[in-house]
Amino acid sequence: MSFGSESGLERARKRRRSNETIMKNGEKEKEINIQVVVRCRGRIDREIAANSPVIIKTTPREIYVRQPPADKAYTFDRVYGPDADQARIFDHIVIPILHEVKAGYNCTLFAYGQTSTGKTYTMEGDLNTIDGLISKEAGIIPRTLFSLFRDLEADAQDFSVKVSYIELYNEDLKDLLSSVDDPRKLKIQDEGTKKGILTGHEEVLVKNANDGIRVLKQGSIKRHASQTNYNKNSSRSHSVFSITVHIKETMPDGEDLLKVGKLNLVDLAGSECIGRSGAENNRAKEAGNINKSLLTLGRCINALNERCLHIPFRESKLTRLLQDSLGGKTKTCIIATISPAKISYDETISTLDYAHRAKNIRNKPVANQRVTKKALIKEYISEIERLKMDLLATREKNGCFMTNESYQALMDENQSRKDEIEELRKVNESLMVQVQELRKDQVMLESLRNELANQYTKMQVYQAKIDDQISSLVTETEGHVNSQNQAISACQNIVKEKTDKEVRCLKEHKVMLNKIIEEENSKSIKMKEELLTNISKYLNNFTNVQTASLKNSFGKVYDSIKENTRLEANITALEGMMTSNTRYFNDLKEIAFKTGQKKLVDSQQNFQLKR
Ligand SMILES: Nc1ncnc2c1ncn2[C@@H]1O[C@H](COP(=O)(O)OP(=O)(O)OP(=O)(O)O)[C@@H](O)[C@H]1O
Repeated sequence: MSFGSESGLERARKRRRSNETIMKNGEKEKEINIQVVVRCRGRIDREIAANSPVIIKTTPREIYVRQPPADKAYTFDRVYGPDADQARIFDHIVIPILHEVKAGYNCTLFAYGQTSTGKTYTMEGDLNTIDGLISKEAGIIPRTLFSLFRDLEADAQDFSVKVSYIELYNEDLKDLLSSVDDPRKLKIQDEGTKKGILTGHEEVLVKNANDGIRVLKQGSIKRHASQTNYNKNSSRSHSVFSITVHIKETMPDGEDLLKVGKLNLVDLAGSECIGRSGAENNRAKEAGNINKSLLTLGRCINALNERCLHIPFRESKLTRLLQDSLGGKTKTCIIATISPAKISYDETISTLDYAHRAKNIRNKPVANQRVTKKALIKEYISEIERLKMDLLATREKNGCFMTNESYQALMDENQSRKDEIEELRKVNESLMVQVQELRKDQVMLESLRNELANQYTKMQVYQAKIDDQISSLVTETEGHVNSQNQAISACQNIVKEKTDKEVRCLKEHKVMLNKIIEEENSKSIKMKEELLTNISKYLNNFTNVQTASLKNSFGKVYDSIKENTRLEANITALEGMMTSNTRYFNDLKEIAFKTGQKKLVDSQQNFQLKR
């Protein structure tokens, strides 16, 4: 979180100075639209298990809901997808609002959406701190408390912070049971047991962020306990955590100035009970689960949107409490939370339509008046003066007289009481109708009770019959079991006898088999010996015959070798003869050659001489 070099207080002072200028110039207070942002979380386990696909696509300012054949598109001041973590939401949305609160404005931040879309996650998130530090999952409230104290301790001379936590649930019942209009007048009660009563803490002074978180935790725990005890539908209650900041500034003339800013952080009930137009739908009606305050909030938004003269703020405790945040002097931001899954399509469209309508509401934020000590004293003095005048008038006229101013105030109060009586009368009427319906229900219940008693008696008779049948069945079954046991033991004896006999036979067989094996062994040894003798005889004969035949063959070979030797000698002699013949032949050839040469020379000489 970064505040830059300029301190928050300086910025606030500047803003105040510019505001004052506007007022001095006599310009009209500036109207601004309610800021509406949308936060779409990722799919949760239940949606993944249901195989429900993602149908939401976001850009920084647009949101598209897939709906074939064409997507539905919405534009908001800002859109956050599943990747936007708690720190980003706080930095973008809340820090600018905190500057306004410190500058003395009243601001309100609503979380609106279907159950389980992340309203409480966004507003509260993880409330645990580790070593005095908030967790990554901490939501807007703990982050606001820490940021506020850090800034005030750094910037402000003197300050005080008060917080309150109130809860509204089951608006219809609450209106009947509670006659208290101002939540600050309420006693702190055990919310877990008091059905439908507006509950909560009066304003408490807190010294640090952890004190503030403690107040929220107490309320939050009770809220969950009461929801579990009273109504399983966790989305039925609204919670409002308010932080009021008093900052004292000393002016250059030494005058002390008190600046007051307030921030309401509202976690609304689940919006699934509300129809698209803010009118109650059939499902909600059937379930008897109409959350009047949310319906009224929807109607107020519609009426403000259409610039109606009458806005039904007074029709529910929530809208009465937040009247100033809608079309009043407060700066307001709505965070609409949605699921990305297809199964939530209807509720998502309903939430986006609702949020889109809220975008058109215009507020005229005005900073709370800074009060000086002098002004406070002056105010008290004039009040005392007025009271003195009333007293004097009363004494002098010896009756009940008062100033015009007091008379007017009394008349206003009287009118307001009359309005309230009228409201109570209407409530009373609807109560009477409900009482009559309850009586009818009671008569029906009585006849049902009698019917049940008859059925119970019949059941008892039937039960006795069944008991008899069961006991005779048990006896019969026992008889069967005994006879079966006897049969089993007889079978066991027979089996034992047969087994013994079989064992005996097997033993005898074993002895016999051993004897046969011995006999067969000795026979085979004898046969083996005879076979060996025969084989050796045969081998001897074979050896003798082979030896004789070999001798014969060797003789023949020897003879042929001898013959060969003789032939070789003859061949050698022949070779000698051939050699001498060859030599003789060569000599003859040479003589012939020489004789031929001489004849050729002579003939050549003869030829030349003739020429
Ligand atoms: N932006 C987010 N990121 C991660 N988890 C989220 C986010 N938003 C919601 N969740 C988870 O979704 C679940 C439902 O959220 P949560 O209880 O805040 O819904 P809700 O709108 O306050 O419901 P209800 O109306 O019943 O009180 C919780 O488990 C919460 O942790």
